[in-house]
Amino acid sequence: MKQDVTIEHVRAVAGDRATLRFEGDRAGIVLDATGLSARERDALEAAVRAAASASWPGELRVVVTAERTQRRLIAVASGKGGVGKSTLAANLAIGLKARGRRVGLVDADIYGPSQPRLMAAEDQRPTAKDKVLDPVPTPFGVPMLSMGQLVAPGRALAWRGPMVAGALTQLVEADWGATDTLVLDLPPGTGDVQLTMVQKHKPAGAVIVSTPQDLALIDATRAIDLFDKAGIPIIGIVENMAGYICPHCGEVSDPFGTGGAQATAERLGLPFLGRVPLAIGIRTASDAGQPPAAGNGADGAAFHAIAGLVDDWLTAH
Ligand SMILES: Nc1ncnc2c1ncn2[C@@H]1O[C@H](COP(=O)(O)OP(=O)(O)OP(=O)(O)O)[C@@H](O)[C@H]1O
Repeated sequence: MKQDVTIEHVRAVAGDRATLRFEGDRAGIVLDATGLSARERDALEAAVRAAASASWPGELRVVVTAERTQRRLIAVASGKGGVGKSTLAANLAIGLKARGRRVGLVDADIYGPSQPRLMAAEDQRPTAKDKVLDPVPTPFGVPMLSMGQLVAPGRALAWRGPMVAGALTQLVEADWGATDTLVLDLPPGTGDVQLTMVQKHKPAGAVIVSTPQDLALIDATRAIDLFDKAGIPIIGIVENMAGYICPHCGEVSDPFGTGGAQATAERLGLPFLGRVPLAIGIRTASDAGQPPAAGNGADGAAFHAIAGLVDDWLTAH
């Protein structure tokens, strides 16, 4: 009799996720928490305990299990700094989320972690449970973790080698819950940190961002080399700051040239993912924590087109 009431109470809060077994005065409940975030899992367990103990006077055991989510990393990299890698990573994450993927964002850029500002999460600090970090939510449905949230401003530069690698691992191996796609904003360049990251965490693929100038493209080629050596496929190359759209007259000019990244992609036999124009709107929106891909404006279109191609690549691989 008591058993029926307990089953009913537990089912009311946990539905099919709960399996109940009774033996004498002992009740055992197995909860399937597959696909839930850490917070949701804890809330469910607490609700089930409360529901069961209200009607079950005997011993109560609750075990929570979960299937491991298959999670893939996409590295966003550039040969040099300031080419718009972080901007692309943030908007790519939002674009993939809009296509139905469960996306998280890791800001591994130790030299200039900018994702908290781009993703409007500057006031958020991650908490940790058993030394495992809990990503912070953002207004765009993309949870994130940033090196910028782990260290005091200005101190990141003093970090070196193994310390950095350890901190980055903490970000990647945080409690990402149901996240199936993790966009990784790598530091610019091709040093040890990048190499360790790539070797240790084996991204499924890499997106390379470059501006159209020759020098940036030479550096981008080095970044491509780094992934090639580690056996990581290149999803494609993005040309950023290509063509300046005058906010007054709409005329398009090319301060940095145009087409260089596409030509480089063709030369290397790699896919070209698209061109993002140099537009003041992209910079002001990014600085204000409003990534263009999260709005309906024209500035978001180029990012969504790129996200579409990356989404197709993920489906095909
Ligand atoms: N297409 C664009 N149009 C206008 N401004 C842009 C564009 N892309 C990026 N920016 C601006 O350029 C600056 C550098 O961009 P971002 O921080 O994304 O580059 P990064 O390659 O990640 O640099 P870092 O090496 O410092 O991490 C930012 O102020 C950003 O808003």
